[in-house]
Amino acid sequence: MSLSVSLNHRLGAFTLDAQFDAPQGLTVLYGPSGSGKTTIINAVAGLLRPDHAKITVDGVTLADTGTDSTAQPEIGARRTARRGIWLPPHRRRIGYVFQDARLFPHLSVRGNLRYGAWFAPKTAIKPNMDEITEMLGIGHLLGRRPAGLSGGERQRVAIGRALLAAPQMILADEPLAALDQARKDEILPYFERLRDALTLPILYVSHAPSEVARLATTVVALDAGKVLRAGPAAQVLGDPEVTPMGPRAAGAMIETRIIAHHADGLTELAMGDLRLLVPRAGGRVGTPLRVHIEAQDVMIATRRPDGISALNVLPATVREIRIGQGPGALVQLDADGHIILARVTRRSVKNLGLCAGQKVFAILKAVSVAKASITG
Ligand SMILES: Nc1ncnc2c1ncn2[C@@H]1O[C@H](COP(=O)(O)OP(=O)(O)OP(=O)(O)O)[C@@H](O)[C@H]1O
Repeated sequence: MSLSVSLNHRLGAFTLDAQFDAPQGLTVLYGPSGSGKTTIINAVAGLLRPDHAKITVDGVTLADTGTDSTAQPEIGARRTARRGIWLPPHRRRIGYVFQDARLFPHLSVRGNLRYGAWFAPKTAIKPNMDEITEMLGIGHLLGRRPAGLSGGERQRVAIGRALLAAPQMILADEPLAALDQARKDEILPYFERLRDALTLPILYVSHAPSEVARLATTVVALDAGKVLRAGPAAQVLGDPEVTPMGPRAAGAMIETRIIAHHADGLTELAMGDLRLLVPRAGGRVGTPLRVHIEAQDVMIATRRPDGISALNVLPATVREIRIGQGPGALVQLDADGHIILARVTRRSVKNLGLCAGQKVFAILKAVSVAKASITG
């Protein structure tokens, strides 16, 4: 299943003009505050009627304000001469995951899940309650009331309730924003499972780079109501134009595979022909592993360094350099087809004479490549 979105809308001084596709997997809407992420989610959900909209899921039209004749509307869509096709929110079959879980306090977890299942259309293939409770690890909580759950458990039940309504897409608007880091770490693996197990598109709003790098299959980078870049996560996140320049903000995402666990506590990963050493990662040899390398953790050398503690020295080619307003610069490197970003000073760019096409070495400390997640 895939979601196709084309929107045009004015809100006071703000203009949204965004077109993108969200294929199967998890598509992150990524951008600074006020860039239009929530406006897009609301338009897709049908809570906001844009001036112009064309939204389709798997070829079925949910909204098409530009036509009243050709497109095939979903059952229940209203056709009007003025608005074209506009399916009301309750007919869009959306599983909505909010920042707060919004469970019914007087119902048990089982009752909340059944409430979700009640919304599944009669014609839809009914999701299996046992499979969903198993996937979300909430089987042992079924008899409890929401007041007796942790924040992370509540959010997992809310996800289960959304899935049991047999949605054709999931919308998640900063679902982890209200949780502390420990609860975020608890929930993230469940979103990874959803991403890998479901065939429906998940549209997920976030402005946390590490969350984006960990979860996204596709990234739609937004700025001031426009799509700056959209495409596979590694490509978009490795683009210096997209990545914010600030410290601890930038970072590339790399798909690797575990090839060995060493006795000294390190795990060896393959990224193409290159090797990467990281602190012990869970998962058997052969398991795919996605790693997030923050730009400020990467150094650049023009010659292979000698006598250095950093364990990862990767031959790379400079693809692009973005000079910031301040003292910083972002350098995009290609290491055997993998994109890595390095945040260095403008002075270093000058001192090393860095330019596009130059052969260099990217240096990474093993301990800095710690934010890894198993993806398969
Ligand atoms: N009712 C409104 N009237 C006028 N402007 C509005 C209205 N609602 C939203 N806006 C403006 O539209 C822009 C986009 O808002 P939106 O909430 O979609 O951004 P966002 O990317 O989700 O931001 P955040 O990350 O802070 O939630 C903002 O500049 C906002 O001020």
